[in-house]
Amino acid sequence: MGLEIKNLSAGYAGQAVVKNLSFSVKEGQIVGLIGLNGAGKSTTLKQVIGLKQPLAGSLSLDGQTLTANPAEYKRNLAYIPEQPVLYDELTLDEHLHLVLAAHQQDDAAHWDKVQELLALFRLDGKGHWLPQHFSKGMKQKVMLVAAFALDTPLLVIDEPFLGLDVLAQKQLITLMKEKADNGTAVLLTTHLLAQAADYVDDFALLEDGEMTYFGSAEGLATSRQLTVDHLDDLFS
Ligand SMILES: Nc1ncnc2c1ncn2[C@@H]1O[C@H](COP(=O)(O)OP(=O)(O)OP(=O)(O)O)[C@@H](O)[C@H]1O
Repeated sequence: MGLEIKNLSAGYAGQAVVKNLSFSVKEGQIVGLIGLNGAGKSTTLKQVIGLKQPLAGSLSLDGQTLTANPAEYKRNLAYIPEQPVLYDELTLDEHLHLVLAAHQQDDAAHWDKVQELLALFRLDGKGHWLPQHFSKGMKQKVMLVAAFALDTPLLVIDEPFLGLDVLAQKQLITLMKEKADNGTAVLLTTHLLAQAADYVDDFALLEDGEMTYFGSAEGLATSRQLTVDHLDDLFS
C-alpha cells in the first residue's frame, strides 16, 4: 500500500507553504521530491514523518493515518535526517539498540544486518565509540546504518548524499534499490537531479509549494526541452 498523501496543506503559524499536495509512494517505488530552495520539500517531509499535523488533508501509511494512530504510523517508517541526530552519551551500539527498540523490532534478529551495514560503511569495530569520536560523514553513516537495519514499509531520506564520500554515495544508492526491491516505499529529497534519474522511479517536483510535475525522469526532462543527462539544468 505504501504512503498516500491526499490534498495536503502544511506550513507555519497557520500559513500554508505547501498547498493541496497529493501523490503516493507505492510499495517498491522510489520517489524523488525535488525543487529549488524554499519550494517546500522539508516542510513536506516533516508532515510525512509525523513531526507536524497537517493544516488540511491527510497522510496514510499502509492504511494507518497519522491523525488516527500517530504512534503506529511513526513506527512504520525509518527516517534519515539531513543533519545526523545522535545522543552525546550513547555509544554507537547503544544508539543502534535504541533505534531498534523504538521501532519495536527484534534486536537479536536484526543485529547481523546491523553488523553487515557497519562493515559496509567501515564502522565495524567502533561499537563502543561515542559521537564525539566520529567525523561528520561517519555520523551520517550511523544514521544510514540505523535506518537500513530496520524493516519498515516506508523509508524517508532528506538530502541523502550530503557529507558522504563517493564510495558511500554509491553504496547508499545500491541499498535504496535493494530496499525498494524488497517492497519498501522510498521517499527522498535531492538536488542532484541527473544522478537521481538513474535510481528513482518518479520525480515529484515542487514549485512554490505546489506540485507541478509527478512522473518519470524522461517525462520531466522532455517537459522542459531537456535530456535526462541535463536534468541538473532544470531550473536554469
Ligand atoms: N520553521 C519555519 N517557520 C516559518 N517558515 C518556514 C519555516 N521553515 C521553512 N519555512 C518557509 O517555508 C517555505 C518552504 O521551506 P522548506 O524548508 O520546506 O523548503 P525546502 O524545499 O526544503 O528548501 P531547501 O532546499 O532549502 O531545503 C520557505 O518559504 C521557508 O521560508
